[in-house]
Amino acid sequence: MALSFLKKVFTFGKDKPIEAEPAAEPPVDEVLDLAESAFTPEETRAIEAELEPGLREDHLPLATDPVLAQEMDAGDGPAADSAAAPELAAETAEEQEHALLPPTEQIGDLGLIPLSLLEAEAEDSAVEESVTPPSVPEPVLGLAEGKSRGGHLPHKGGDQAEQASTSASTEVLTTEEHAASPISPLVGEMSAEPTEGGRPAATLDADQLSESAPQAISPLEGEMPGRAEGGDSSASTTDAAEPQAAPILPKGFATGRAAVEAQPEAPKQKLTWFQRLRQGLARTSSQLTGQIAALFTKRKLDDETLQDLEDLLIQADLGVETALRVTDTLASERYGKDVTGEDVTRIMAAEITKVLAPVAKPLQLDLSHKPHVILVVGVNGTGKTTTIGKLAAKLSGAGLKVMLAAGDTFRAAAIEQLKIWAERTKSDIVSSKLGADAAGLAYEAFEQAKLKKSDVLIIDTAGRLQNRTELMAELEKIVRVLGKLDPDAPHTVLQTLDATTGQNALNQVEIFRNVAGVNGLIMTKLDGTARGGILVAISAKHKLPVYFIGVGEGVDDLEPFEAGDFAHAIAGIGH
Ligand SMILES: Nc1nc2c(ncn2[C@@H]2O[C@H](COP(=O)(O)OP(=O)(O)OP(=O)(O)O)[C@@H](O)[C@H]2O)c(=O)[nH]1
Repeated sequence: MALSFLKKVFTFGKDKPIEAEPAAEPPVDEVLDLAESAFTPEETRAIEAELEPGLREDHLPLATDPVLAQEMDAGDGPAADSAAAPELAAETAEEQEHALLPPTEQIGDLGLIPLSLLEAEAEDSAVEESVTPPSVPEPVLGLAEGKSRGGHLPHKGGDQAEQASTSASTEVLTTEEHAASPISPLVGEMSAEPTEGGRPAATLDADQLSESAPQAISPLEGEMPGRAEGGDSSASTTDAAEPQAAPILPKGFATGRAAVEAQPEAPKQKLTWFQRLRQGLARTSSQLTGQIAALFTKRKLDDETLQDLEDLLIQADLGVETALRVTDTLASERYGKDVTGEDVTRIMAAEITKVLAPVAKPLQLDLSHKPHVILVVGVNGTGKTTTIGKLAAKLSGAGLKVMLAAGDTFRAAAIEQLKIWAERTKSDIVSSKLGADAAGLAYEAFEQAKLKKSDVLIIDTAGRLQNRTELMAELEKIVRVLGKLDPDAPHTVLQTLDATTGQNALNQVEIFRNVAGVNGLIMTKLDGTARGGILVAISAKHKLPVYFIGVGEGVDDLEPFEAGDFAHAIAGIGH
């Protein structure tokens, strides 16, 4: 099925084949190498969690700034350090050298914090400004020389942050630049963990570690040994030289390494997407088939059973229209005769297939547009960003040049999430700072995609409830603004629907269709405890194409929508 999609992608626009990129790229930005991301969706969620506003303070760079750290230690500022803090002056050469490293080397995970967040913090910047002396070398963190990166500069202290926020607010990251991007959490490892006193702990290399290991790793002794070498340490060295008595542990403990018995690894069986779909729809199907079986036990088909069946089908969200189709067909075939539950589920699957077949269409790309613009809309959490990542993976995997636009300017995590997807899928990305005008960003992204001759531009939008009039008006504005650059744009307005939502999804489609001109659907989370019946009701009512279904959080968990598969899964019938 993925094949048919790819075939579509490739056959599409045959009269205007995809041209090779001209040698000279438009001067969008500097070009850097792309590194493959190793993020799993779980890691993505972890990053999201990390970026929750409530946790923001954890990332403030105060304790990681070496200069600040020294100030904090000494209490009186850097000038007083050597005199007032002899202990600090007596630190090892490695530590001192480390403390002099530019902050880049030390602020690690700050790379995850967009400037916008830091700007929000800048209101409390009295502290930050007072602790960031001008002599400290600039952090680099993947920024090209002298170039401002709008919303994604890491912390730089008051002035520089200010400057960054007033300069270009939109960031364009080409595929080549992802590797050096400050957002990459891979770069985010702290090279020196701050200690309690705010001073970075020394970083040990492998040799140092092996030297220090016997001393440092002795939790059973309960305390760190003193400095055994150098200086006048006769008292402590005498103690250290004496043989240590073996600790007497309470019952139930033992010393030494626990033997780990090698376990034969059980072969991991990955479910096929259809199995996941079946699993996701299991609640719907087992409830439905159980009730149908109970209804048709040793009963001839009469008006009463037909009415009961109709009620069951409506309760399963299939909608009145489909329920009537099933009961009418059943009545015409078996009225007055014995009917089994299997007869009914078979007819039900056939009728549902008939409703869904006309909407099971491939996502048509008109590549003559350069770019074909896909606007992705939907209620919060329905899977827009994840679906965009999955689509980008398919398209760029097929050789198309994809650009993503982080139009969800409401959530910092959404911007970062999309950047990770861009990196993973080797797509370009246009983003702006938190709270930026989404329509402006969409316009800018469209211009950039034209400049770079992208084949497809996929624009993410903030999730919004369909009853939030002002947010729906913003969506209308995005559509309007895109139309200024191309009257046919956006060429596809894709709505994501969460399969765990019931009847409300019908209303969501109704309103998003009216406001944003939705012309295609993707149902996500069909691997969860889905209530997929609603897609049948939506298809019967709106007849909008359903392009794909989401059957997991992974990059490959997006399958072309197949009417028969879906209908069989709802009816609980295997392949
Ligand atoms: N199980 C499963 N989870 C999914 C699927 N699609 C998305 N998700 C998860 O649903 C959650 C929300 O997905 P997002 O892509 O962030 O949704 P969104 O619509 O962009 O969210 P907002 O930006 O808040 O509107 C994430 O945890 C995703 O991993 C799917 O097909 N199956």
